[in-house]
This record gives sequence, structure tokens and C-alpha cells, in this order.
Amino acid sequence: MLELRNISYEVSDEKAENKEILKNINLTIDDHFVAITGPNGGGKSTLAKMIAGIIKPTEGQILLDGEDITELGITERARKGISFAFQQPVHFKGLTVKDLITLAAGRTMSVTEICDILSEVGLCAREYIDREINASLSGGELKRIEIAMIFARGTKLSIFDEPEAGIDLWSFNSLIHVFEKMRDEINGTILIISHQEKILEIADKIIVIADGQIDKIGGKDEILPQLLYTTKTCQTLSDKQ
Ligand SMILES: Nc1ncnc2c1ncn2[C@@H]1O[C@H](COP(=O)(O)OP(=O)(O)OP(=O)(O)O)[C@@H](O)[C@H]1O
Repeated sequence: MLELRNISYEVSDEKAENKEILKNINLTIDDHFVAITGPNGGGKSTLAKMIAGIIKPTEGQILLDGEDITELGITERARKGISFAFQQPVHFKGLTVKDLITLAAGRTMSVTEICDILSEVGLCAREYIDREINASLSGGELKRIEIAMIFARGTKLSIFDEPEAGIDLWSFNSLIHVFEKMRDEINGTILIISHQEKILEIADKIIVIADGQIDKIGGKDEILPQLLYTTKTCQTLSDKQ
């Protein structure tokens, strides 16, 4: 269980004026599949980076299963079971898909195990296992490999920041099935930042962040209709102008 207590994050902008990006956030994340959504610039990615340990709060505490992890860096948090999916997996010359998944798992894995994981994310294992991670892989393939890494890691908390970004509609539709599978097969919590209705639809809990604060929080049956209503009303208003 992850707890955020009175979390605030302030930065100095280019005019050296203080800007509060997150404002006194109190949040408990204990559901299995949680989606964070909200308007652009609301503070979602900042919050995800803070949970992963990439940035530290200006005020407040972060607790994982009751332990204060506020001062821990990204590596220590990863050891405690928090994984963060970057937009693109790391590239090192010569590093293959097989190497990357083995590294993520942190143990020796048989070819069959690696193939099973690649199949889970919809990649034909034989074609990919020995491929080098480089620019010859498409955005959708890289994203699936990144998700396969998180599968292999099987951590307490897996964070994805807009996994749909840069993916075509076709690949996106099949990615949804990967996330559904992940929801069914991973034991820990999956935290996804997304603007996509299809991802929100499979969430147990939806958190709406706007202007650095929690605007709404609840089950999808309660929150999704409110979000769709707001979007439709805004669209109708702008159509009339
Ligand atoms: N280091 C920083 N210095 C100044 N401003 C920052 C910094 N980091 C984030 N911001 C600002 O904080 C706000 C929140 O950014 P964040 O990336 O968290 O939003 P978001 O909700 O993820 O947006 P999007 O939906 O567009 O991805 C934005 O206005 C952003 O420009």
C-alpha cells in the first residue's frame, strides 16, 4: 500500500518565481489497477516521478507498506518494489531483448520463460528474443518490450506514464488487452497515467488531478460518467462558438 501524506512540490520558474506544482496531496493507493487522469499540466507526471523517486517532495511524506520512503532514491525504491516504465527502454549497443528482460527480472531466466513473457505482451517471441534494442524497433514494439520488462520484474507497484503516447490506434487497441492481462496476472498495484477512456474503463479506481490537486477520486462507475459528461459538454460548447 502506498500512502502520500500532505505532499507538495514547488519549483522556481525561469523568472525565479516559486511555482507550486503539487498542492497538499493526501492519497492512499491500495487498489489493484489505478488510473490517474486529468487536464494537461495538472501535475500527473510530477506525481508519478515523485512516487518513483525521480524527484523529491518539497513537503510531505511517502510511505510504502507503512515505511517512510520519502528520502529514498530511485534505485532504493526499485529494490523495495516500485518500477517505473519510461517512455522508451534504455539502449546500449548490443543489448538484446533477452538481455533486457533478464536484467529486469534480476535473475537467470530460461529461453522458455522469456518467450512466455514476450507472448504475454503480444510479441512473437522467436522474432524478438535476440533483437537488439535500437531504432529499428517501432514505437509500439518498444512499448511492449517495456511492458514485458515490468511483467518480468513483477513488482509491488508498477507505474506507467501515458503508455499510449506515440502509439497508433491499432497498436493501442491491442495494448489494452496487454493491460487487461497484466491486471489479471500481476499481484501488485498497477498505476497508469492516461487520457484514454479505454484504460480508464478497466481501472478499479480513477484519480483526477487538476491544478496540482486531487479533483475527483472514486470507482470508475462513479468517476467515468462525470468525466465523459464534462468532455461532451465542453465539446458541445466549443462546437457552438
Ligand atoms: N521542473 C519544472 N520546472 C517548472 N515547471 C515544471 C517543472 N516540472 C513540471 N512543471 C510544470 O508543472 C505542471 C505540471 O506538469 P506535469 O508534467 O506533471 O503535468 P501532467 O498533468 O503530467 O500534464 P500532461 O497531461 O500534459 O502530461 C506543468 O505546468 C509543467 O510545466
